[in-house]
Amino acid sequence: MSTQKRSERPEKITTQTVVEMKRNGEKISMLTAYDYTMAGIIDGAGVEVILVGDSASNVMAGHDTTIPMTMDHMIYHTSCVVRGVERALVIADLPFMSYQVTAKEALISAGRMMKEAGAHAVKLEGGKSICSTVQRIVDAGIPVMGHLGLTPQSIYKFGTYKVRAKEEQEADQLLEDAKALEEAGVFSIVLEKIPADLAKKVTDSVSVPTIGIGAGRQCDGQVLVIHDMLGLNKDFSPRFLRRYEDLHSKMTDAVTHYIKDVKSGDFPNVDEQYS
Ligand SMILES: Nc1nc(=O)c2c([nH]1)NC[C@@H]1CN(c3ccc(C(=O)N[C@@H](CCC(=O)O)C(=O)O)cc3)CN21
Ligand SMILES: CC(C)C(=O)C(=O)O
Ligand SMILES: [Mg+2]
Repeated sequence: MSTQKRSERPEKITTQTVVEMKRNGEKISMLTAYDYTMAGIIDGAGVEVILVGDSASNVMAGHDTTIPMTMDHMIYHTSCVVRGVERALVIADLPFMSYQVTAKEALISAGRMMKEAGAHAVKLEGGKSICSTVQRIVDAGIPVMGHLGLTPQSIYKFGTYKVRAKEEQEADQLLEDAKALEEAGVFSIVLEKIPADLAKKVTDSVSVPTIGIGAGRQCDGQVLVIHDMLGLNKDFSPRFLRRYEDLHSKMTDAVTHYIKDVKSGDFPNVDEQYS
């Protein structure tokens, strides 16, 4: 039985809301969603920010990486989520190769996410090299969230999902990237799988909120993939993941029970049929 209450803020969450939350020292909760039903549950529980992650490539489509995700699939998932949400800020990941080639293509992709899917903001991966693109999108009136550290769309460049920016030079670069993103106009930055001390330094150095995943407790907010935190994924167990449920076992038990009842003739009973 869920006893979780909506947080005190009844009104719609905006990008300004999350920036204010950082200023007030109020932590920001963010989770992913990819469909209408899940988005409705997460929004109803009171999460401030819902990310339609390109991790849909993994958890929805069964790919090993986020590379195959397309604009059309992201627009489909985002439109489903938007229909399920009343209050949360809905951010959509721009998928691999929808924003890297030219700023013009990036702006077209971001615009489609707003117009065709109803997203409230977009997220893209990268530091200084993507800042002129970020500026173009923000200038067009579309809020942008940055993403630094472990950037899964660059997995073939790095080769591993190991913790990033452990070396001083890479850490300094990441801090510069965060400042450059703020300068370019992002309203928030995801920090993925970097040392907690570096995440704190970045968080103290920018005025926009940092949202961590595997980046320690000093970030302004936290994000997890919903399937991971509900325990739907048996084969994904990084150190940063806290499982709040074991839905894989619970769902397996429910389905097993159903099979048993069908086979034994227990389901349906007389109350579950029509005369
Ligand atoms: N289900 C899911 N959850 C996520 O958090 C997620 C996705 N998919 N897909 C896109 C990216 C990829 N992410 C990842 C991927 C791997 C690790 C990771 O820690 N992997 C290994 C360690 C690998 C290594 O050390 O080389 C692990 O411990 O599971 C972390 C985040 C985060 N995102
Ligand atoms: C892990 C989060 C930050 C993400 O980018 C995704 O779900 O795609
Ligand atoms: Mg992503």
